[in-house]
Amino acid sequence: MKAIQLYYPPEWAHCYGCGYLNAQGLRIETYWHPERGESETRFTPKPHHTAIPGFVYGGLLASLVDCHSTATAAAAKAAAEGVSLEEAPLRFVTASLKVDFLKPTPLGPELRLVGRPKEVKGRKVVVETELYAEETLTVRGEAVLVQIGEGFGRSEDAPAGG
Ligand SMILES: CCCCCCCCCCCCCC(=O)SCCNC(=O)CCNC(=O)[C@H](O)C(C)(C)COP(=O)(O)OP(=O)(O)OC[C@H]1O[C@@H](n2cnc3c(N)ncnc32)[C@H](O)[C@@H]1OP(=O)(O)O
Repeated sequence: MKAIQLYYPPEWAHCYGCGYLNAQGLRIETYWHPERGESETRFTPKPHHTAIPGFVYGGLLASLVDCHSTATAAAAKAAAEGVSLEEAPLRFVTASLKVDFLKPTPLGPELRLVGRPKEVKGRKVVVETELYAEETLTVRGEAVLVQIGEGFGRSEDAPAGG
């Protein structure tokens, strides 16, 4: 299976969290499981991602939820429209990001994020995420992602092709 981010065209692959062309970035990879209607990202923080010794920095956890949600939105929208990411790469940016830190996240184990699209409507997708350290749920996130066009940040921001 190919990670959702690997479908991003090179000009959209510089994101600090998920761009495969950002050598100093996190380069997370998210996989879509159509049979479950869920996405999954796995990431092992490094020692310098410390908040308090032994625990992961919350800003990193928010970044993981952010980029995991962006990719989940692209896959969920493609699934809803019955298109493949290969034929129709869909660009989503984060409009809103809410992160609840339920418990301290231990530094060391691989983290697992599970994403579920809660709403797919027009250009908007709402994604709920749960982040687990081993079997413990430590973070819950909800993000609103909005589909953009190729001219994001310039004058044109409507999605290409409607
Ligand atoms: C697969 C290939 C992919 C290729 C590349 C992938 C790129 C990967 C990059 C990785 C990136 C990684 C992640 C990053 O770091 S992304 C970087 C951080 N994010 C940004 O810089 C985004 C800045 N914001 C904007 O540009 C605009 O505000 C956007 C484009 C987001 C919306 O402005 P626009 O004028 O276009 O929107 P609209 O008014 O028509 O609203 C549309 C819908 O959205 C709803 N809404 C809007 N805002 C909010 C809000 N705050 N809360 C809740 N809902 C909100 C709104 O109610 C409406 O819904 P509905 O009323 O119809 O139900």
